[in-house]
Amino acid sequence: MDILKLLSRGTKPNPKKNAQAASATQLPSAGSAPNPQLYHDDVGDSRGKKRKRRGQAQGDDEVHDEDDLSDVDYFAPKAAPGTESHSASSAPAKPEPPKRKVKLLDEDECRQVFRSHRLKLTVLSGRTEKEAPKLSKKAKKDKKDKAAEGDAKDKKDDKKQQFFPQPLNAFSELRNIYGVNPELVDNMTRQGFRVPTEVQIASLPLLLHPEMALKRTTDVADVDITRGIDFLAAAPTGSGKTISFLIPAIDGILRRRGEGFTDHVLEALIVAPTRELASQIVNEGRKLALGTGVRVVLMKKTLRLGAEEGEEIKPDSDAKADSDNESEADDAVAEESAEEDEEPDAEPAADKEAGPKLPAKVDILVTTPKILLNFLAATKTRGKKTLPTVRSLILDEADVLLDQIFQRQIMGIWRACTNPDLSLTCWSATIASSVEAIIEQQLRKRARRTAAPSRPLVRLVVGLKDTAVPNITHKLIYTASEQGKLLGLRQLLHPVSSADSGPALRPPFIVFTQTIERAQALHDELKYDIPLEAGGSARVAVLHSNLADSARSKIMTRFRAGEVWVLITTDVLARGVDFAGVNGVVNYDVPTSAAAYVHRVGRTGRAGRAGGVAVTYYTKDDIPFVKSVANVIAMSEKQAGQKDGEASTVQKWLLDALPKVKKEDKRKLKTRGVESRRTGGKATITTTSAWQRQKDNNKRGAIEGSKRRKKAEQQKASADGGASDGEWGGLD
Ligand SMILES: Nc1ncnc2c1ncn2[C@@H]1O[C@H](COP(=O)(O)OP(=O)(O)OP(=O)(O)O)[C@@H](O)[C@H]1O
Repeated sequence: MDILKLLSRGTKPNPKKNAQAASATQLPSAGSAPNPQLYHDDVGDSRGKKRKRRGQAQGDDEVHDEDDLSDVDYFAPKAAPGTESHSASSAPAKPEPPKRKVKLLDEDECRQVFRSHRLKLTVLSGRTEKEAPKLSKKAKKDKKDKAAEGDAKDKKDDKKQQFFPQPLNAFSELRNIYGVNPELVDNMTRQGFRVPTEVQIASLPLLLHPEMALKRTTDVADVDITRGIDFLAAAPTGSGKTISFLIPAIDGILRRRGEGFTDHVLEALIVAPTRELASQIVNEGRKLALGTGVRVVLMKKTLRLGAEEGEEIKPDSDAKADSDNESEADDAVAEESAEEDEEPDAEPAADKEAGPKLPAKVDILVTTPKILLNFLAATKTRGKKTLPTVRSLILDEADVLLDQIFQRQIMGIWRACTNPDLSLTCWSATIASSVEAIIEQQLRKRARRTAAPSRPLVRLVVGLKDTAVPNITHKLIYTASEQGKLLGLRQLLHPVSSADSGPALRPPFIVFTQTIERAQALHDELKYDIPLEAGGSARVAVLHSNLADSARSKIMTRFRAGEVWVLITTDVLARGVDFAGVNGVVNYDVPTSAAAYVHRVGRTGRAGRAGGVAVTYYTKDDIPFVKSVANVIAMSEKQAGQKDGEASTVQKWLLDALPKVKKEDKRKLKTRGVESRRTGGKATITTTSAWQRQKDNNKRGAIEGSKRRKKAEQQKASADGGASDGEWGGLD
């Protein structure tokens, strides 16, 4: 069977065309897509080589089984539901030996699969220096000329050369080639996952079994993978990154159990920026680990981990330890106040008199940064705790975790993971080169500190290099005033005719605002827009970080259950959160960066679902910043297969005319948003027209002025009177 045919089963050759066709009939809320893959280009035989027929491959040390590859349902449940062993027993499940040997693809076939799915893997660091090949006189001269031209880019590209390991062609290969625990594979297929997504195709073989994945690859002969790899992946929103890091984490634990380690030991640490995302990862992890005995736990204030206590602090060194840890502890306190929930995963709380609590049974811990740092923080008598058993540190939404707000906390956590075999994997839809540089630098520092041999750092980019959300429809709408946005949003909800304002928004959808105040104000404005008979104000909800934890999770549950139709929120829900059936996203306020746009609109069109719509409003205050959003939209449409001349959301003349934003302004925007929307008239959301508000303001001003004048007259009069009778008139 042709490998390209196999991988394209159910895929659409022209995603844009299909997305449009599908959007007419299908919405994300209609259910899962038959194929979650985003790209499948016909690469043909790009290198002019004929692909070898299967079975003709060189030195087959595996027997190829043609049916096996086409049998993607191979792991569908065989026993009737209820008869399977689903108990969460803690008995170690030994990975079964591979049942059938499967042939590995040769390098050329691997290359074709990678290219057709727009997958790019490069070694960022960890190549040993190649011996310089002997050059002829002419070659030497050419090289000199090139260097003189200052062609530094070429040199860099040579160093960061692409490579093409085994792709994951079907989930059945997880067991057959990489020896993944069968229970784990069954748990995955039980969720209806049939075809691996791009990020899964490229990352799972490498992370599960690098030697096997690279067996036929010659491009990385100078890379030592015997100690595994560090990895960073930039893959589109909703493309299944979560299971790409959960499967290797769970499988690694089960492998070591198979080697005789039977206790629950904290081996994997997953850090996510928000509580909503952390608890979603826990849910996903528990579904995958069902029946394997691996415990996936959410970090809570009351949870006691099997951490190593820091060194004892002698009284004279107290002052230093305090000052070292002061700032981190301060940071941690704020989060603690909101983390008052009961702890279902901890061991039963030990009676204080009965002695200290036993550490909870945890194999995989999922946490937000602050709460874990707080646990690790030094006390008056002991230094910081460490987590020496953690062998895998996973940063989900790594770019935001390694950006200003969280960076110091993440470094603290990273340092606490003292195991010399620690592997790092970083995941996001957007990883800037500055973030890559931070990761490289920290890995180098760590290697120096621990004197452990460093591991290669591998980068995966899905979609080649440009950040895009290709499988949804983007709309960029200009309104002359702030009120125009509200009117526009209402029109999207209740279009007069299907043609009057672009796409109608079928609930459920999410509306993003710049600040908490604006989210609340918009909620006040919109909550009566749904008729009482259809559920009324209960259909519209607002979620932001000023709400209590319990309120936040209640709203999440109601939105997931379909009870809430319009969820108004801030960027707190922009990243990672997976609402499979969200039909659309409205950027009521322009996102503060291209990355913020990608993450926000990526809440719709997940796992290849077609028909998602993203509407972004902008006013003249946003114009300086709209270019980066417009660029993402243009790139998304290009990646979706739009041809030159086809109508585009972003007019080229507009894109060309929009000003370039200065770096300084970009930075400000990223941290503060559009300044005028933070305070003053534009911070409020109202339907009152600008003319009416100006009139009201004038009236208010006149009243204030007259009050001031009256007060001044009174003060003058009492001062005159006081002077005449010589008595103190008291405080005014
Ligand atoms: N192979 C697959 N087939 C079908 N659905 C899948 C597959 N893998 C993952 N999914 C589903 O796709 C959805 C999105 O996955 P996930 O949340 O991991 O995306 P993500 O890449 O982490 O997105 P984000 O960048 O927004 O965090 C989830 O509902 C998940 O269950």
